Amino acid sequence: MDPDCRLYLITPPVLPPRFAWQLAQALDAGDVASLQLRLKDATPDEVRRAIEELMPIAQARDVAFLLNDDAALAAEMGCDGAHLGQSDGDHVAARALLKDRILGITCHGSRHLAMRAGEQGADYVAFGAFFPTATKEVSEAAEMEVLEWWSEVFEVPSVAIGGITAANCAPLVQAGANFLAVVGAVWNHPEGPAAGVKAMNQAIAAAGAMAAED
Ligand SMILES: Cc1ncc(COP(=O)(O)OP(=O)(O)O)c(N)n1
Ligand SMILES: Cc1ncsc1CCOP(=O)(O)O
Ligand SMILES: [Mg+2]
Repeated sequence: MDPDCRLYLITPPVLPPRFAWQLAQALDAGDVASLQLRLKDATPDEVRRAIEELMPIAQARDVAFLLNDDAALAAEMGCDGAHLGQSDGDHVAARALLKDRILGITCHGSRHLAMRAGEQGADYVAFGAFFPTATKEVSEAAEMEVLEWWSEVFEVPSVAIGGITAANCAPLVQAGANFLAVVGAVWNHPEGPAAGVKAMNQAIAAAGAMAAED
């Protein structure tokens, strides 16, 4: 169990009007370690404009700003790092390009992919999907055991992703996830994104406290 497990926020797939304002509200509501810009259907120009608008909001609050899928653009635009999947280019080249910036790599539920990512210099390995999600069509699932095994054997932090909510996150925290990555739990929270961040923060803290008592 990581007593300091933290929230890793990912943007909605399509940014709604006034998203910058919503983002500031969400980040001001509690503890968020990092923000990933994930716009799968946007043009390169739209992604650049989103980076210019949103990155200062995150960085002003000490929230690391990561770009999904594109290490070269992340480095060019001065992002804090990039998140790459298994089909998002050469991870070794991305490591070199990003230098001291953060590189995160999707490892699905695979111990093999995670060990390879670690050898390639990933700053974190991402496991998932742990639960059904409406945000993305996923074909790969992960089991809690991979988090336990990873945290017992390796120092590189792990991120858990996929359908995570305040109601179901406790086993992930207790299994050793260092970060919980969420989209819907924050942006689709019935009382708004700020309430979503607070609910996730409370659930993570409660799970950590329960584990500490055991
Ligand atoms: C923190 C985090 N983990 C996993 C993913 C998924 O990345 P990928 O497999 O490349 O899929 P897309 O996000 O590109 O659809 C992620 N983005 N972030
Ligand atoms: C990008 C991604 N990769 C695996 S699941 C997922 C979506 C996570 O979104 P949510 O937190 O809404 O399930
Ligand atoms: Mg990707």
